[in-house]
Amino acid sequence: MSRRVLVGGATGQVGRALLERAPLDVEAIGVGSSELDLTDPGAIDAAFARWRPDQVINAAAYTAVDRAESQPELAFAVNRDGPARLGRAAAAAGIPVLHVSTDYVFGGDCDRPYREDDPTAPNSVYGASKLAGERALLAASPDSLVLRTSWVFGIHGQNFVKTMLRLGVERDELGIVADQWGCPTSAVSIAEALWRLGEALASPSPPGAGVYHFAGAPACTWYDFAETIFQRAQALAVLARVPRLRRLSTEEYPTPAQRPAWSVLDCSKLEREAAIAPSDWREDLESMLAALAVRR
Ligand SMILES: NC(=O)C1=CN([C@@H]2O[C@H](COP(=O)(O)OP(=O)(O)OC[C@H]3O[C@@H](n4cnc5c(N)ncnc54)[C@H](OP(=O)(O)O)[C@@H]3O)[C@@H](O)[C@H]2O)C=CC1
Ligand SMILES: Cc1cn([C@H]2C[C@H](O)[C@@H](COP(=O)(O)OP(=O)(O)O[C@H]3O[C@@H](C)C(=O)[C@@H](O)[C@H]3O)O2)c(=O)[nH]c1=O
Ligand SMILES: [Mg+2]
Repeated sequence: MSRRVLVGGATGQVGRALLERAPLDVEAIGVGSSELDLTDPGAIDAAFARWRPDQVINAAAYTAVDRAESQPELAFAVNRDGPARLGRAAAAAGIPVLHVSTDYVFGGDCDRPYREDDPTAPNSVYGASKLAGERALLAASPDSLVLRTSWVFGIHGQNFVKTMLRLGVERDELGIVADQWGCPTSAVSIAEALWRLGEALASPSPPGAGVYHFAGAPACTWYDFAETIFQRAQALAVLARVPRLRRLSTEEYPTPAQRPAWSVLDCSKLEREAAIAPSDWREDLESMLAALAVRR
């Protein structure tokens, strides 16, 4: 029998990859904010009554990190209150939620990759709202899973790779922050990890509930990431010419939101408990650029 999975955030980067990669034995019902607005108190119950899902994957969120600093109410309404409502509805229906969260829940002052139970200390409104959402979801629905990931990129939607390709055409030189470390992760690899987790959850020996980390390897800085993007974009003829890159410190690139200097995720728990290994972001970047090269 096929599983029916309600996918929230289906118009976003991860959501679109989820729908494209849905396993054959899954009936995926994708909803964007127009079909299921997480800030609308009645919308989740109505969606559950209409679709009667066996599982929910929630990739819906307020993700504008800088804008969140001046819109904290909206960020918390979507990122905290949304998962809280989803958790209550899921608990009432007796089904689990697979929820996506972020490396920005961490403060950035760790001397090794962050593990799931390391202390959180978000330094942005976005990070704080996402942390509150993790807690609210797990409090309402203790059977649920939270997958923290980081630095998402892919063909669909807005992300650092697409920003670099756009700015690379417009400018001769780009300054890129070289003192913030993290793990670029492709939306496709996140979608595959989520589908495998969903399948594992429906199996006779499901992985334990709670928080898991999934991200790409190897860790790098935004500068390193940009350098690889331009090198590979030129090699694959996505860009005819590439800009000069200049290393910046965080102080030299002021933004409304503070980002962690270090948000590298230790993903060994997921590998141990669900046999899902980190993806190689360089391979996934190659696939993304190859797809863009074909489209040109
Ligand atoms: N982007 C990144 O670098 C990272 C993202 N994450 C997390 O991964 C998940 C997916 O992110 P990503 O795919 O990049 O997000 P996007 O910004 O690409 O997409 C966001 C999705 O959320 C939906 N959404 C926004 N507001 C609401 C609302 N009020 N009610 C219902 N749906 C809403 C949007 O719908 P609509 O189009 O209709 O507005 C869209 O489908 C999020 O939980 C995010 O926090 C984690 C780490 C890194
Ligand atoms: C465009 C640009 C950015 N930067 C810096 C700013 C910042 O420190 C870093 C990345 O900028 P972005 O705005 O693309 O990335 P940002 O929005 O911070 O990305 C985050 O999004 C949320 C949703 C997450 O959950 C995180 O994991 C992370 O992916 O690069 C430069 O140094 N030079 C530039 O030209
Ligand atoms: Mg951004």
